[in-house]
Amino acid sequence: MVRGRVSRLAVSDVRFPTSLGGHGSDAMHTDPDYSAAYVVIETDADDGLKGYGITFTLGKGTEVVVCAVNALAHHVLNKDLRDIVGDFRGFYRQLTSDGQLRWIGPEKGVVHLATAAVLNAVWDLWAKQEGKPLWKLLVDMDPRTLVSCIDFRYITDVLTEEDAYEILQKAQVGKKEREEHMLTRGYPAYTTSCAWLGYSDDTLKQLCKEALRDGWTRFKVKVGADVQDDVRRCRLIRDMIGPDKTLMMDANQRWDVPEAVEWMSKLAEFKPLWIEEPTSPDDILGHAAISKALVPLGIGVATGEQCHNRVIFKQLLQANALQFLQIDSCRLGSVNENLSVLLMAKKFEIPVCPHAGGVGLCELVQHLIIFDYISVSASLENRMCEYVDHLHEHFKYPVRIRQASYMPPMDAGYSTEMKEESVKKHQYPDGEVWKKLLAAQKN
Ligand SMILES: C[C@H](O)[C@@H](O)CC(=O)C(=O)O
Ligand SMILES: [Mg+2]
Repeated sequence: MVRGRVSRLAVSDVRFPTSLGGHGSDAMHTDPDYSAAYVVIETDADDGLKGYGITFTLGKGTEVVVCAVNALAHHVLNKDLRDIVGDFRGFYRQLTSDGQLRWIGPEKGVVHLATAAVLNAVWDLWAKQEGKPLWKLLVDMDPRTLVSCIDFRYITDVLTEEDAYEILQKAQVGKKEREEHMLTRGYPAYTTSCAWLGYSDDTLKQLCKEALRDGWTRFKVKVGADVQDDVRRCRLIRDMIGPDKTLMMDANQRWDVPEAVEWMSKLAEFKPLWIEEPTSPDDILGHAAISKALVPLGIGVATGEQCHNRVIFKQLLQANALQFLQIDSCRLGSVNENLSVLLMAKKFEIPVCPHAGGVGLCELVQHLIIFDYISVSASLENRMCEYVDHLHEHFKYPVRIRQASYMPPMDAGYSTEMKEESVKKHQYPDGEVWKKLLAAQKN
């Protein structure tokens, strides 16, 4: 039973100095410090449960998101949790329609990242109060309640509430078997950990060797800064993994449209399944043009980790601009908006292959994709979820990978809670880790 009035909301700026090792580096983000605006909400209920929410950021951006969370806090404070989840669509709309804050969005950028952090905390608390992992809360929810969490504004030309309900109703068939499948086999994953752009060839080789030994069969390599370098690195990785394993490439928005097509024709010999974020995430028609041009080369286009909201996804789908759709648990407005995108992808029969990695993104998005398989898509064809092997040790309920698959989390909540000690040490700028690093920089 949902209970309690929200009595406190706290937000911290938590950063990990990943840039020191080149972890997470790509053609556009050469020095990422994986970070999170970390939200904790408490209620006056006497169960002692708290909701934890994050949104993923890269170092400096975190302080701006923290400000935006504080600006949104009054929408949550003193609210009864029953009223929030009892009209979740209304609450989502209240947060995203704040008459003053929406001017610096709407439903995009910093203010939307902050919305995600707050709502992720609410979903975590709801799942905890129900005593279920979030994926199971969603799987067990009746379709009418599920659709009542979604704001359909701006997408009814593609997906109405009735369409969504029908999709969910249809997928009731075989749900039990699919849940069993997840519990025994898990959700297939791919790894991005071997080939960040800042890694040397030796590191790349060593990490590839270890990943193959651990049973990974799908790999992603960063490209886009220098074509000769890309050819060398892609050859190296293809030689290591052999012709039959799956390879994806990620340019992180580096190219213009014609440049993307030309560049990818030079990398086609390495047989990538997809090129991810070839150009600006806002360029829907550009993605469509690249998709069309790459069909003869057998390369798909993947995008989504920087798609602002459901409207951009709607148009990407309408324009045949992507072959793989990458939801992100923190970029979109939490579970609520992700549900609408999963349902639109189902309607267009486009496979969802979520963006993960970062700090905590694997922990969160596994819930959404496991739910998607059981209750929406009912398919594993051409589908896999990203995995990155960083920073899991800071989470109270870290992901469990077995045979290159995500095993469903079993603890109640959204797996968002970080270890208290980790948060304390990595707070910026006063945590122990940053005090030392900043002092060293001064000397
Ligand atoms: C800056 C991030 O590490 C980014 O490179 C992640 C990404 O594109 C991915 O995981 O995909
Ligand atoms: Mg990417």
